[in-house]
Amino acid sequence: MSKAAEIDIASVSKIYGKTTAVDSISLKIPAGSYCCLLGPSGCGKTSTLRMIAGHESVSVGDIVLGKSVVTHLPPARRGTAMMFQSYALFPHLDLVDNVAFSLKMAGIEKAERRARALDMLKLMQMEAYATRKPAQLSGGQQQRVALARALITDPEALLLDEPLSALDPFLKIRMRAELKKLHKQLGITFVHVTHSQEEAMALADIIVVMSNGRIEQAASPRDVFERPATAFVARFMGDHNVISGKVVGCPDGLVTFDVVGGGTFSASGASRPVGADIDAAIRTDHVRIGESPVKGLGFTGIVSNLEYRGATVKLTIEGAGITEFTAIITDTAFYATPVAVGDAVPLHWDAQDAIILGTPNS
Ligand SMILES: Nc1ncnc2c1ncn2[C@@H]1O[C@H](COP(=O)(O)OP(=O)(O)OP(=O)(O)O)[C@@H](O)[C@H]1O
Repeated sequence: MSKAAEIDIASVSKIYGKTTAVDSISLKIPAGSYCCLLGPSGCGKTSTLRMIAGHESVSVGDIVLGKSVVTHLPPARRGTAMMFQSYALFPHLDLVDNVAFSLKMAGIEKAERRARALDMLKLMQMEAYATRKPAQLSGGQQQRVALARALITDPEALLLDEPLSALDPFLKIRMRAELKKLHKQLGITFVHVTHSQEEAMALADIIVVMSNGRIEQAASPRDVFERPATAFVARFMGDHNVISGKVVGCPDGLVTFDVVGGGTFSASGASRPVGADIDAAIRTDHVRIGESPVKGLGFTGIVSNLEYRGATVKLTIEGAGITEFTAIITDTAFYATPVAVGDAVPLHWDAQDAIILGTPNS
């Protein structure tokens, strides 16, 4: 198996009655990539996946797989395979018959379909369990069978709806590694729906962050984390402070803005009109404490909470019109000059660590 298809989602919307679940999104998922659709509950990621699979009709727009427009094709004729969140295994069938099911539907004779199902079970290292029923398996084993069942159709793209959500935390991490390995081995396009930013960061070549039926950003995990496009992405990915203000000027390639009732800050980014409302993101782990702040690139605030995390310490600070500013510093830096709740601490950061965020789709 080495065929992989690009998936082109062209101005696609999904409208259920009065709800627009997916709002005119366009996205090209390169052939052979691992793409994670990431976002909070209700953002439209499952609807998007189901439209790619053909389990949900497309209200507006087109889905193109490789060179074929598949918008109106039934799931079995698209060249995609879907693994459902609940695995949806048939309880009364043994593993071979579960895996062979779609071949049976396709009219393939028994000996061939059983042989192919056994090959798939082998690929997933489950051949020793071939005669068991799904209830006689652990969660991780059931997942492997569900994967074998999806892959037996030799798809160009594998679609995974929250594939790890039913597993305990330990198994989740193990199966995450197995999915990554399987993706490499098969070389086909994977599209994986998740609400876990950690899972998406660990697996994806491309993370598509969705909110309210729209795409906020589609980029590599590193780009999404280092250069979040919008305040939503910065907040959702975590580890960023988002501060909001009004632009007062754009000197020297920096945008200077006032936080309402608070300080004046500067951040890197394209110039914006004076008076515009903007958001800026500052990485929590790039904040330093203890040195006097450079104008616009720090402030002195009061520590409102401290959390010891082992290798790092998380400080929550209030000041300059910002109610909850987070600084994550190494335990070494913290214990060199410890501070306590109620202390005033000077914070600062470098200009390149404060970035101006865009509005959605800007
Ligand atoms: N069959 C349906 N009929 C009506 N509304 C629906 C239907 N399916 C989904 N919706 C609505 O569409 C929106 C997007 O749902 P969708 O399941 O795509 O989101 P999601 O991001 O996958 O959420 P979750 O992580 O909770 O599964 C939600 O507001 C949801 O209530």
